[in-house]
Amino acid sequence: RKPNNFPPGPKWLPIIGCAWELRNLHKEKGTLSEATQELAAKYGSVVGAKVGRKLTVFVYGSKAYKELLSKDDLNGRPDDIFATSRTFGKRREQKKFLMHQLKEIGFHKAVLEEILAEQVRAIIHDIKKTIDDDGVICATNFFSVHILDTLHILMTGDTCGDEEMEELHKAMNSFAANILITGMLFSHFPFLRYICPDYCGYNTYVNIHKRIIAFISKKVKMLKEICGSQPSRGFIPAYLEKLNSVKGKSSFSEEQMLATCLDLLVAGFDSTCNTLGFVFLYLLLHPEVQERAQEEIESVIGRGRPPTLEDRTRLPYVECIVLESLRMFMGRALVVPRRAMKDSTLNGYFIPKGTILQGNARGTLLDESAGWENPEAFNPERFMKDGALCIPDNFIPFSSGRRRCVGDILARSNIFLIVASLLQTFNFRSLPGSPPKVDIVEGFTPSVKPFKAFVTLR
Ligand code: HEM
Repeated sequence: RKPNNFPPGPKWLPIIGCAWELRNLHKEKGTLSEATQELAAKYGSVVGAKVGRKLTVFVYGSKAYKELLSKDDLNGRPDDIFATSRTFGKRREQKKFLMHQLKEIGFHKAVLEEILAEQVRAIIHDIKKTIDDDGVICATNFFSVHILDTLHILMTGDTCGDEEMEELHKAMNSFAANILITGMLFSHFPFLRYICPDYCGYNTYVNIHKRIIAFISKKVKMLKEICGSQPSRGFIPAYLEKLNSVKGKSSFSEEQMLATCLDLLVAGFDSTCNTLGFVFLYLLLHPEVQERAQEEIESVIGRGRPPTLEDRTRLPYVECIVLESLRMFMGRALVVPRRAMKDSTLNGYFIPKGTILQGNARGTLLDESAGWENPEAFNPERFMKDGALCIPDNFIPFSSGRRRCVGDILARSNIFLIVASLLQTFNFRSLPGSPPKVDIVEGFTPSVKPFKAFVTLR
C-alpha cells in the first residue's frame, strides 16, 4: 500500500509496481531522463513510484532537487544487490580518504598540472600523426585512453603500459556501454539473477566488475612489492601506507581500497570522456564558437607556449565552453541514486526510510523553469556577464552537499586544458556533407552518438 502523503505518481500493480509503465515510457521517450521529465510534467516535480518491491521517488524541479541534495536524511547510497555485488557484499564508505588524496593533488597544483599537461601533449602528438594520414578522428573517443591514463596515474602513481591499457580500456568501455547508473533489471527484481542471469544483466554486471577488479588487484600486488622501498605518489601507495600504520579495528581494508579505486575509475572515466564528446559535437556544429575561442587564445597566449591552468581566468570564453558542455552533458543525466536513511520529507511529501531517490539533473540544468533561456541551445555566453565569468545558482553539474562529486577540480581542469590546448593547435571541422547530430546514447552516463571530425593544423 502507498504510505500516507507519499508523492503522487503512476498506479502500482502487484509484484512489479510501476515497472511496466516506466519501461514503456522509457521506450517511447528514448532516455530515462526524458521519461522521468514526462512523469514530472504529469505528477509534479516529486513523483512517487514503486519499482519491483522498492519505493522509488523521481525528483525533477530545481527546488526539489536542491532540497534532495541538501538533506542529510536522504543522502545514503543504495545498499541493494546492485550496490553490494560490486563491493564484496559490503557498502563502501571511504569518500573522506579519497577526497583527501585528490585534494592533495588539487592543492599541489603543480603536480596535477604536470600530469594533465603530459596527457595533453600525448593527445596532440596522436592527432598530428592522424593529420599525416587523413586527418579524420573519431571525436567521441579519441581522448578516452588519455583520460583513463590520468586516472591510472592518480590511482597507482604511474602511467599505464600499452598492453595493460588495452585491457583496462576494453573493460571500462564495456562498463560504460552496458551498465546504467540507475540500476538494471536484476537490481529491481533480484530473484531474476537465479532464473535468467544473462537476460537480467546480472552476469554482464558481475563479469565486467570482475575484470576491472582483477586489473586493480594486479596493480596492488605490484605496488605492495615496492611499498616503502621508493617514494611513490598515487592513491594505492597512500592507502597501503595507511593500512600499515593503522592498528586494531579500522574501516580501512584491502577490499575497501579496491572498491574505492573502482569508484574512482568508473566515476571519472565515462563522465570526463562524455563531456568532451559534447564539447567537440558543439564545436563542430558552431564553427563561430570555435573561432571566437581561438581568437581569445591567440590574443592572450599566442602560440609560443601551451595554455596552463593559470590561464583559466584569462580565457573566460574557453571556460564558458567547458561550463556549457558540462550543462549539456549533465542536463541529460540521472545522478547516482540516494537512499532515505530515516523517515523524512521532500517537497512536503512523506519519504519513508529506505526509499530510493533518483534525481534528474535535467530539471536544474536543461529546463526553462530553472532560469535557462532557450535551454537546448549551445550558448557559452550565457555564463558571461560584462566580459567576466558569471555562474548561475542552478549550475550544479557536480551536485552539492555531502555527496558532491570528489573529482570536480580534476575534471574541470582536465577538460579546460584539453580544449584550450587543442584549439590553440588545431581546427576541427565536420566531414563534408555529414555534420554530427545531437543524438543521445544512454549508458552509464549519457553520451553523443559517435561522430568523426576533420582536423587540420592551425
Ligand atoms: C565531467 C566530469 C564529472 C561530472 C559531471 C561528475 C559529476 C558527479 C555527480 C553529479 C556525482 C553525484 C553526486 C551526488 O550523488 O550528489 C558524482 C559523484 C562522484 N564522482 Fe564525479 N563527476 C565527474 C568527474 C569525476 C572524476 C574525474 C572523478 C574522480 C577522479 C569523480 C569521482 C566521483 C566519485 C568518487 C563520486 C561518488 C561520491 C559519493 O558517493 O559520495 N567524478 N560525480
